Amino acid sequence: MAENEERLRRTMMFVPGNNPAMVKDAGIYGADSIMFDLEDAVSMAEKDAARVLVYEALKTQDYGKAELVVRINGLDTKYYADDVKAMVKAGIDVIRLPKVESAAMIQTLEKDVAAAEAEFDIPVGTTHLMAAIESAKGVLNAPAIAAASDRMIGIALSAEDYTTDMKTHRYPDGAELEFARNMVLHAARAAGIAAFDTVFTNMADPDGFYRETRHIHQLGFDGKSLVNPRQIAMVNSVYEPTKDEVIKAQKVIAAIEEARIKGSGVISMNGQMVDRPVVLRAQRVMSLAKVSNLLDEEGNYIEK
Ligand SMILES: CC(=O)SCCNC(=O)CCNC(=O)[C@H](O)C(C)(C)COP(=O)(O)OP(=O)(O)OC[C@H]1O[C@@H](n2cnc3c(N)ncnc32)[C@H](O)[C@@H]1OP(=O)(O)O
Ligand SMILES: O=C([O-])CC(=O)C(=O)O
Ligand SMILES: [Mg+2]
Repeated sequence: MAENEERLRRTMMFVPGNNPAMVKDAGIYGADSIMFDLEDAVSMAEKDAARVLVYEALKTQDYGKAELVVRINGLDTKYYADDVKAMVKAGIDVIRLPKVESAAMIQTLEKDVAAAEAEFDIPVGTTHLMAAIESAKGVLNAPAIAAASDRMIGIALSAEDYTTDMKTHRYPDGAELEFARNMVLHAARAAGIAAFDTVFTNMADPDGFYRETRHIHQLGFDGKSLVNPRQIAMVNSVYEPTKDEVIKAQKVIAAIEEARIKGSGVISMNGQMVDRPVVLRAQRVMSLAKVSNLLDEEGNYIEK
């Protein structure tokens, strides 16, 4: 990945940290981010064994280009401190803290992560953080949470716990999540970090999953937390740009390059003004086209 290229995170797949087969094979499905879970997918009796299993996997398995994330146990649990130490020591890319309700919780995590990095001779600042927003309080404090640390790479809505906190449940049209989705998204964008939509847990309803993914893509989310490898291809298909979008993006980038050579920031293309926001959108389309394998080595669109 080029230095200034944004990391795309369309799919962040939960992998139960107590399941040796799933932990071992997690890299074969092509998720952008693999998220080992030490929290709610793991029973109390298996917490320590799961931590050891994930630690060993991080030290020995090759997960290719995937970003490696771990959802640790919450700040108020007796597992939290051991989780932080073990995951930092293993060299995890990102720690996802569940049930975050305030910026102070992220600052506590940041302090503990920095102490662990110092203890294990890992350069301070290496480990990135993210927060799961799972309650009314978390949603209302999302802007402060998103901006709580330079280590933050994203915030995620966690709708199973959130709808429970709100005394509702999940409906097919998702109306109960609109406020939270918009808060999380705006908080993330204002802080310049990624926004992740929640899991969709009904494997028997692929149409519902597709509808929800199209909706959150339209809102502007970077991607979704997933529970099953079968969900990856569907999310990728929603995020894949169309041929027309790719061709237009290529024209925009070529036009602005020509304008730059002539010393101008704005140019007209087929009567439409092309300026910085249009160029930024075009660059994102090209990043998505590349990761969707739509371009050949010269950057031309590959006809399917
Ligand atoms: C509210 C929350 O906190 S959600 C987050 C916590 N929950 C989780 O982490 C759950 C993760 N997901 C799962 O455990 C499972 O996908 C379930 C229970 C939802 C469905 O299980 P199944 O119906 O058995 O899945 P499915 O038949 O699609 O599995 C196909 C293959 O993918 C593997 N697989 C399924 N889910 C995952 C996963 N999340 N990570 C890695 N591998 C997986 C299976 O092991 C199976 O592999 P195999 O073909 O080599 O045997
Ligand atoms: O982060 C998620 O989407 C899963 C989760 O914990 C929740 O929904 O409560
Ligand atoms: Mg939860």
